[in-house]
Amino acid sequence: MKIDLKILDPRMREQLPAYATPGSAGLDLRASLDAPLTLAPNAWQLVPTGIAIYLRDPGYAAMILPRSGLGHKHGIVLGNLVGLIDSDYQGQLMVSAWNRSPTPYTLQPLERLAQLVIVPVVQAQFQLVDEFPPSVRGEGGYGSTGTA
Ligand SMILES: O=c1ccn([C@H]2C[C@H](O)[C@@H](COP(=O)(O)OP(=O)(O)OP(=O)(O)O)O2)c(=O)[nH]1
Ligand SMILES: [Mg+2]
Repeated sequence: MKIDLKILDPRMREQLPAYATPGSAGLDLRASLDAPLTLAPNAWQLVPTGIAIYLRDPGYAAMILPRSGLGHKHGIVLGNLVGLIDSDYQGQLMVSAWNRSPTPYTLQPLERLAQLVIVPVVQAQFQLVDEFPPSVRGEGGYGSTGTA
């Protein structure tokens, strides 16, 4: 699948998001920073990525997710937990970098700080009803199927 991509930070021309392995689901996004950025414990900052994408087709969206190494080892996750990129968004991809750890972390310029996953989307219409046909689950949830 081809997606329109605009380069906003010329350094990204050599560092386009790419799948690291043939089976990768995520494209790493880099920090478009001019200088290192230190995130104090529990601080968060909107970090530009230097690129914009235009998915165009409402049958797709993109999600920004944390990288497991940064998230698990250094506590760098996302201030919005998950970023959802609409198919009609044309602005710069931004990453809300949140240091949820008790230790400061310094993001380096061009460091890969999050990943982008392109996903299919279904846009639903609602059909108003008074009753649902019965299902096995019904209204059960919140552990209703037990723990064993
Ligand atoms: O981590 C993110 C999340 C969102 N966006 C961009 C793309 C997305 O299409 C747009 C709007 O995001 P969202 O709908 O989640 O934010 P909102 O607070 O509902 O803003 P809006 O009223 O503009 O929809 O912001 C990012 O660049 N990074
Ligand atoms: Mg919105």
